[in-house]
Amino acid sequence: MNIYLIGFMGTGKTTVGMALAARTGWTFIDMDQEIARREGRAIPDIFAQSGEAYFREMESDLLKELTSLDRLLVTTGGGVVLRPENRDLMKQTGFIVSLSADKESIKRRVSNQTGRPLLSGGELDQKIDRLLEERKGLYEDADIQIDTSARDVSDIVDEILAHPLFPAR
Ligand SMILES: Nc1ncnc2c1ncn2[C@@H]1O[C@H](COP(=O)(O)OP(=O)(O)O)[C@@H](O)[C@H]1O
Ligand SMILES: O=C(O)C1=C[C@@H](OP(=O)(O)O)[C@@H](O)[C@H](O)C1
Ligand SMILES: [Mg+2]
Repeated sequence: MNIYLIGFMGTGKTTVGMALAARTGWTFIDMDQEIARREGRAIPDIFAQSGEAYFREMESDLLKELTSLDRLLVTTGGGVVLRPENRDLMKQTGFIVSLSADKESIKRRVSNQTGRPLLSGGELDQKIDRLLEERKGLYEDADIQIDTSARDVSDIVDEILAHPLFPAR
């Protein structure tokens, strides 16, 4: 059994997941960090040099690998839910926490960071709108759903830990 954090870019998956791993003692794996490590290049370079399709293959392959392990706290990339087989795999092998945030929070958070190729260059507002529309409904199939807008990370972690079915307490 693993724990998977899903959600759109900037909803706080990586940040909340790290804190949650520290509280539970489960092994933290951020899928983007793991893919970048294995590839020896950053996510934007993978997208620019090899394309999104290549990244999606890496992502699905890694997820498959992780599903055969146990007690992992996995933070996914926002696009992992695009493939139905990825959604099925997570559902079959873990407890799913879905994070969301309002658009202003997402914008503010992603503006403070680089490294998200799907949001780089051009009008940020339109890019977020288009992706949110494309992915509508894909983050809803989860054991817990939390809106992280205007909330402290420690607060969010406490709420997850307090869930009656949370597997790592
Ligand atoms: N609850 C929160 N409140 C304020 N800022 C946050 C919160 N969660 C994450 N952040 C910030 O937002 C940015 C994106 O967070 P990150 O964890 O990388 O999101 P994701 O992995 O979902 O894309 C980071 O700069 C992080 O520090
Ligand atoms: O939503 C997406 O398609 C992506 C989200 C990113 O992860 P975060 O959600 O952690 O930013 C990363 O996997 C890649 O840039 C693609
Ligand atoms: Mg992340």
